[in-house]
Amino acid sequence: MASTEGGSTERPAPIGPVDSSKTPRYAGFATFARLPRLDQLPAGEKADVAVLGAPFDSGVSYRPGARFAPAAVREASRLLRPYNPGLDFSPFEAVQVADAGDISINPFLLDEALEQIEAHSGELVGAGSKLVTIGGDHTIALPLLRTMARRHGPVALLHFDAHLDTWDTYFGAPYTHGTPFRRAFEEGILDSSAVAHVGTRGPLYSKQDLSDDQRMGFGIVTSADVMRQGVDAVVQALRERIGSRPLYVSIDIDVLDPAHAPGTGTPEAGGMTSRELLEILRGLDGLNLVGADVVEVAPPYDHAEITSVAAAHVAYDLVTLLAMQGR
Ligand SMILES: N=C(N)NCCCC(=O)O
Ligand SMILES: [Zn+2]
Ligand SMILES: [Zn+2]
Repeated sequence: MASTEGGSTERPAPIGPVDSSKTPRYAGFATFARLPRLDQLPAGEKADVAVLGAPFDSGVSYRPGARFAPAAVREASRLLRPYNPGLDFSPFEAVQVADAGDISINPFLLDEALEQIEAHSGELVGAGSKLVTIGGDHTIALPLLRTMARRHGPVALLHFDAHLDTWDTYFGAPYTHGTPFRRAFEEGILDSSAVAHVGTRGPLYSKQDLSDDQRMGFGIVTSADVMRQGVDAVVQALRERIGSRPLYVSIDIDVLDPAHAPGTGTPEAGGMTSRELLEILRGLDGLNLVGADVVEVAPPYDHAEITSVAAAHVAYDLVTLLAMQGR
């Protein structure tokens, strides 16, 4: 319950991460940013922002491995510090951020997997948490968007990805990591006046992929546009498109160049740098962000934790943006 002036419902101060000046950051169990687990909060206390794992990769068309991402991103998040200078904010002091653990997801029955993700995310959102979900392959964005729409109505979407992910089916299957946003469009859970891809590039099946995508309302800022126009111009264009609508941000780590994110399932050359991605995200400060995901990290293909570290930093900025909205 929110604290009321002079009332007796004052919430306790947020529990922050393990203090790395007292317990070395390589010691102990890995939670995201060394934050408390949700079940370690005082009874009845909610997480204002929860980091949730969705280990699942049964929807991939190429390299598997994203099922290992939540664990790998938690490990790679040990070095995150509590003050975020890029946004001039200390998220873990301002609100209660917690690690909500992993959803138990059926790796064999896809329909059940989608239901489990929708149910679990719905429960947390119903309890008042804003979610940053670590996938998992991109299939997981569909049940997460369903949860968002149940709470907020159709949401605006910024989709950072090398790929459109508005394809129709693979091998006749409608629910895959290349199709979540077409399904979301068909289900009416996106606000089609405010949806955009950022960072797309690479070969398509045919030119019709682009016309289909446009018909669903998507705007496109390609990876080359980011390079030519620069981060500030891109941020301004995105902000104008989104306005004050409830906004969901879905980040496929393959939006980064394979040099910045080698550990992913469907890598495409010519991508953004992690610096560009982080700066664009920071430019979304003040928008009505309601939730986010970071997907498609495939640790078996990673080297020196390059991809997991990038994903941890991306998740940290998303957590900060949500925390800046207050308790
Ligand atoms: N969502 C990701 N990462 N990739 C989709 C690629 C689908 C394809 O194989 O054409
Ligand atoms: Zn992708
Ligand atoms: Zn994707």
